[in-house]
Parts: sequence; C-alpha cells; structure tokens
Amino acid sequence: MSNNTESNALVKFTENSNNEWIEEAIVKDYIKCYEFNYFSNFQEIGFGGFGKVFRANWKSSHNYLALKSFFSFNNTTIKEIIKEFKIQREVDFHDNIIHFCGVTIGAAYFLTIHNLLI
Ligand SMILES: Nc1ncnc2c1ncn2[C@@H]1O[C@H](COP(=O)(O)OP(=O)(O)OP(=O)(O)O)[C@@H](O)[C@H]1O
Repeated sequence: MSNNTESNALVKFTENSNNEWIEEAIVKDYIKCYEFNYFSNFQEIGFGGFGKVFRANWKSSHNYLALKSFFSFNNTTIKEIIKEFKIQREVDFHDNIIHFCGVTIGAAYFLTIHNLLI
C-alpha cells in the first residue's frame, strides 16, 4: 500500500458531514487515531462486505495487527463503523473477541485496527 493518496482519504473522511460522531470520538480520545506512516509490511489477508482486510506491523514491532479498510466512505459505511465501535465497547473485555485498537487514515482508505486472529 502506498501512502500517496493519504490526503485523498483524509479529504473524503473530513468532507463527509455524517462523520461527526467518529471525529468527536477521536478528538475526545475515545478512539485512538494512529499515524498511518508507522504501519509497514502490508499484506492482504481477507475481504469483507465493506473492503479489504490487511495485516501489518506497527513501528518496529514484529507482531501483526489486522487493518480493515472501507472502500467508500459513505453514510452506510459510517453507520457500520459506528455500529462496530459500539458493539466492541460492550464486549472488548472478552478473550474470544477481536479487540478494536483504533483507526488510521491512509492509502485512500479509512482503516480500523484490530488484533490479528491467526
Ligand atoms: N482481526 C482479524 N484477524 C485475522 N483475519 C481477519 C480479521 N478480521 C477480518 N479478517 C479476515 O478478513 C475477512 C473479512 O473480514 P470482515 O470483518 O471485513 O468481513 P466479514 O465479517 O467476513 O463480513 P462483513 O463485511 O459482511 O461483515 C474475514 O473473513 C477474515 O478472513
């Protein structure tokens, strides 16, 4: 994944007037927004209804994280992301649940970050 189009992804995200809930959660630090440039070694590992899923390393860590991308940042996508955030918040303590770590924006995507299930 290249980060050339990071600004395009950011523009798409900030231009959508329905994303206030997510923006506010980031500003208030309820959701951590990670710097995209610190992720490396992207490898596509899956494909869902909303976009591709990648695994990647964070900084110099050898552990992988799962990054879920969202192809089009429209109202349906925003609703889905918020729904996932709310569900995750309810069940994040459970060992069998994929943990939500935060979000990042880059390479034309808005991505949510999770622990990787092998
Ligand atoms: N945390 C993760 N660790 C490892 N693989 C993952 C992880 N999250 C998703 N995947 C892989 O990516 C695929 C797509 O996941 P995603 O959550 O986007 O879609 P889905 O839940 O399968 O379907 P939908 O998008 O309709 O909800 C999964 O089937 C799985 O193979």
